[in-house]
Amino acid sequence: MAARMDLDGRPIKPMTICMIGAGGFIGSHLCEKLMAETPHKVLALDVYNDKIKRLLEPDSLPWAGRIEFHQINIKHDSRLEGLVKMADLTINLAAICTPADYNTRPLDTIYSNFIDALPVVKYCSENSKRLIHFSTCEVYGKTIGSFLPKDSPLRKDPAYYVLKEDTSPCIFGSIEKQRWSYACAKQLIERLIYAEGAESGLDFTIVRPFNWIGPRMDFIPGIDGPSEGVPRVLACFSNNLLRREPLKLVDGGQSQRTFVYIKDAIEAVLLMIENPDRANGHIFNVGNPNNEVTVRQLAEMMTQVYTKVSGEPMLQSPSIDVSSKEFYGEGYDDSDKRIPDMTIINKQLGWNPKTSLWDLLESTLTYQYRTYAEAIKKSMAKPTAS
Ligand SMILES: NC(=O)c1ccc[n+]([C@@H]2O[C@H](COP(=O)([O-])OP(=O)(O)OC[C@H]3O[C@@H](n4cnc5c(N)ncnc54)[C@H](O)[C@@H]3O)[C@@H](O)[C@H]2O)c1
Ligand SMILES: O=c1ccn([C@@H]2O[C@H](COP(=O)(O)OP(=O)(O)O[C@H]3OC[C@](O)(CO)[C@H]3O)[C@@H](O)[C@H]2O)c(=O)[nH]1
Repeated sequence: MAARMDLDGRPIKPMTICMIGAGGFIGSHLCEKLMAETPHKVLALDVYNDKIKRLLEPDSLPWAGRIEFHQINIKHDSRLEGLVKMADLTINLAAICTPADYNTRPLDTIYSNFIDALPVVKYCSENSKRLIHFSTCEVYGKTIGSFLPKDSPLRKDPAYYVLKEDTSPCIFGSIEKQRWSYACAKQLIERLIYAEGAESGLDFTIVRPFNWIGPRMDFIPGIDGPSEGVPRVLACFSNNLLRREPLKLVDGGQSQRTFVYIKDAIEAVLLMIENPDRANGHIFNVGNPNNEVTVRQLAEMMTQVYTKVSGEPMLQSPSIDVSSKEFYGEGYDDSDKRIPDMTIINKQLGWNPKTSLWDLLESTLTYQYRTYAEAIKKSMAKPTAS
């Protein structure tokens, strides 16, 4: 493998990375990238490893010996500190991060996103180890614009909705709107990490992902996850399409999101890993401001793309409206609009996303169809117990 250079033309030394939550959606893509394109070693920590099994099994693969899986629940495992100490860099991805859990399991959500992350920050700080911590775009909450009258011309002014790391406020709903338990826990851990940087000299980078999507995201209920489970929107809509049932639009599908392809976003993370001088001390939005749609438009687009990749005809009524109370239960609330400002990541790392929403949906739904269509057909053909 040719020597890798950083953005300032210096050779990059191979490093050991302690990746917590390596078995999840983002972790699996990051492990894959690090194995295929870099000489770095990964200590992969997670409770599960199904999504990275392919990287772990065959001893003959070029990266054999560079990835080591440790089955660890960071809530209670004394091996954590030793693994952080063994590494040059810790990346913490571990979290409960599916909205269906925020209002129904608020305690687990707060513990997972704040309490369980505390020892990781402490071990990095005490041992002078670099930390890349995964936060979320949800820390911005709602836009300032959403509080303006519906017909206000100011709603069209980017100053009222584009989300900037260093100036935008964090606007959450009231306490009984438990949806915000996740965002609030993420915000507090961001503040703690920032304070460790300011008071104890911790070298940190905080990542705020804006709806990264692609293959291996979450699970398909009843196939590789619980039948009653509610994953994030990509997997919900994929599940509906695969089962030939209407896509459920929560509260009319009016909320807006910007979606970025996981492979583009992973490029940004690799730049952070390999350019510590440019990434340390920064909070980065990582998203694609050009891929904005309402959830209703996303449903329409996914339906069209799925029809193309599966060859199956479209349903007569491809979507239905459901209330958020019916779908998520009491205490749900929503972010109205999420457009990332890209100034900081552009300036520090020169990163820009490349993939259009149509293209990323085409490759993702091709993967979903190839991976799940047969299993779904079989499960639907099975007689149900009466
Ligand atoms: N995917 C996105 O678009 C997105 C958006 C915003 C924020 N994030 C953040 O990025 C991170 C990763 O997200 P993801 O989409 O890969 O989610 P994911 O659920 O696929 O991955 C999280 C992984 O962490 C593991 N984990 C959770 N608790 C653990 C514990 N106590 N001990 C060990 N492992 C544990 C899970 O088993 C899972 O494999 C999360 O912190 C999430 O809040 C992701
Ligand atoms: O079947 C469905 C499922 C969801 N919706 C609506 O889609 C919007 C997006 O939902 P989702 O991707 O599940 O989650 P959010 O974008 O709201 O939150 C995530 O953003 C980042 C992260 O931190 C981690 O991924 C997480 O909190 C939303 O409006 C749903 O109501 C639907 O209509 N139908």
